[in-house]
Amino acid sequence: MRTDRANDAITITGLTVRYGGNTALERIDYELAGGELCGLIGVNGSGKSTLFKSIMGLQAPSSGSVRLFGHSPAAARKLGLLGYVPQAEAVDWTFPVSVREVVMMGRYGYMGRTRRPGHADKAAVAEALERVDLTALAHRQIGELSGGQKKRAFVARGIAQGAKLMLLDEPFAGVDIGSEQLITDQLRELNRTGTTILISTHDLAQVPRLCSSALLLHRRVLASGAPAAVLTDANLALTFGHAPSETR
Ligand SMILES: Nc1ncnc2c1ncn2[C@@H]1O[C@H](COP(=O)(O)OP(=O)(O)OP(=O)(O)O)[C@@H](O)[C@H]1O
Repeated sequence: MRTDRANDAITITGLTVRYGGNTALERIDYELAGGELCGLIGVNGSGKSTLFKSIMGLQAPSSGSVRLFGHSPAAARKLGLLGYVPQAEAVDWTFPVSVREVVMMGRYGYMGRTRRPGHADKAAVAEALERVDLTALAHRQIGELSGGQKKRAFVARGIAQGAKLMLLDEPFAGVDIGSEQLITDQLRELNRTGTTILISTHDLAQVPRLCSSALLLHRRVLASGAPAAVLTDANLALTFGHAPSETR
């Protein structure tokens, strides 16, 4: 039985994404109910980043559709519903902005055209910085932070924004144990207070500990649902038995 679409944070129907002759995602049907914290698992090249970009509206589908809380991705972004923590490689770290300014970007949707932060914006940024323990580094250029601190800055941006759906593309890659703990604590807290979260990770052991659902991907959805039902030996063999895409 299909889930109640009115309650869906993400509804993906028949999504196919091709890069030239290479099919990265093929006929994806997937629904994520509001309030879930879902772990996305797949080998390198299985289409995880493409899925995130499609959800963000940064990658046009070849066919099919993505709806977020009933909106198109572009509309959902405009409404400030989406927070995105991209893979480290996808960010230009030389961009001359401070950590505080990165977090303040989460408030742009509240500011109007002048982008002059008001009292509420400054307070939200200060609180978000505090929650990820970056207050002392707020003045630093973003590229001067460690890998884990950079991830925490992006998580803080999502917190300051009050995003209803947070997408995190491998937030634990190259991150030390302290940052990982801080990020997981914040994700749990955000989820507890109503934020729906989709997080890609290579750390299989973490999924049952952190997530309420799991999604196994290899160009197509291999399995999705409760972690215990999804993370079976047979499904994992299917997920990791695939060689990384040869076109990569
Ligand atoms: N801009 C692009 N142009 C052409 N092919 C691309 C492009 N981006 C991704 N691909 C291809 O699409 C497939 C899926 O890539 P994607 O980056 O979505 O996978 P991934 O699961 O996120 O991989 P990783 O875990 O290594 O980040 C791969 O075969 C990749 O080579």
